[in-house]
Amino acid sequence: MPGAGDAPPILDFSKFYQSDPASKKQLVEGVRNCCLHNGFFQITGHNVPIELQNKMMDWNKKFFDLDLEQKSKVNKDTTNTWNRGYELMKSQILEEGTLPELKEGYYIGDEISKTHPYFVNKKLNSGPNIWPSSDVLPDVEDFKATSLDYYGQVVSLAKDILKVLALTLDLEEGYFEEYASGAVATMRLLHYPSQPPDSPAKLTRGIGAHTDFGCVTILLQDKVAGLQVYDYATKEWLDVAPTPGAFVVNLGNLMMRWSNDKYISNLHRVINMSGEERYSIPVFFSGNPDYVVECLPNCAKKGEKPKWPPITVEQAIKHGYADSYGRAEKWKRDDEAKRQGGTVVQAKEIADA
Ligand SMILES: O=C(O)CCC(=O)C(=O)O
Ligand SMILES: [Fe+2]
Repeated sequence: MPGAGDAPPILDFSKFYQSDPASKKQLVEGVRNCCLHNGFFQITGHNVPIELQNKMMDWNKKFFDLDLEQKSKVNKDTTNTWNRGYELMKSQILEEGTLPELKEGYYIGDEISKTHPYFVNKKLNSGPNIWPSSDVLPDVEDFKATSLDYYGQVVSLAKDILKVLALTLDLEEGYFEEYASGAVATMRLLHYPSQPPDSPAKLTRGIGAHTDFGCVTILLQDKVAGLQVYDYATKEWLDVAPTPGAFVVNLGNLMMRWSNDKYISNLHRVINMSGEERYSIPVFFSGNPDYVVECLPNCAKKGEKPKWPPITVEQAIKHGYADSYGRAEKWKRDDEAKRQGGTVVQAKEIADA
């Protein structure tokens, strides 16, 4: 059982697929403890083949190896409004007061056509993917096929994890089925360059301390470490060591709210001081955008009013996005204003101040 100061444990998810009730119960207990403790665990024994994980990670590297000019042709901010495509380095500040983040991204989701009701009604992150053209990436068909296969398999794993989460709350295994049908999920390929040795340590982040906005996140890490989870009991940052074949699973704000804050959506961050390039692939499972989330059974004490009013999945998640991008935009505007005024404040000066 995880305790104060313990890094997220590795749980064997194959127990969910086996018929032995005792080992399934053991898995459910392990997951419940993690949800109550810091909302993070790793899983092995899932059904996503390691070959597919590796192939997806190879594509992640190949995509970011393209020139900036080539990647900019699929820039999410200039090609669409539904959050697909390339995100420039330094586009986000998730931790207030730190510098724009040393990471670049590429967003992929379900291939939603322009006639689909989700696109027509401008639902959360819903529309066609934005793929590079074949003159930029000659093997783009394989990139597409691998990404969509990987995405589909991880989304299906998310639905199995939801079944286990239902059991951790003493609910029917199928409790989350309605919420999970027609679900929106977004996958993001991420590349974190190693931070320069002279960068201000207190202010430099690959991704600043944040909690995820959705219900559950399933993350694949490459071999380079850098992900850390906050431990409230010891006030320490714990490393989540990359484990071959394992997925890191964490709960997001939506699940915390839904469980009346019984389960934890925990702070985490990435700092890459390894001297090597780091790559990762989170898949954020948001759920059906129209589903109304209100306090789950067994989560409020008898006679006690739930802490949060009902909210749709879409409303809950959109709030979170607006904040983080707003901060990076403001930082850039302020920085530009300082330059115009002739005083360029170096990051190091800020750190030393
Ligand atoms: O890259 C990682 O390991 C973590 C990424 C993450 O926390 C996020 O994208 O929300
Ligand atoms: Fe995150």
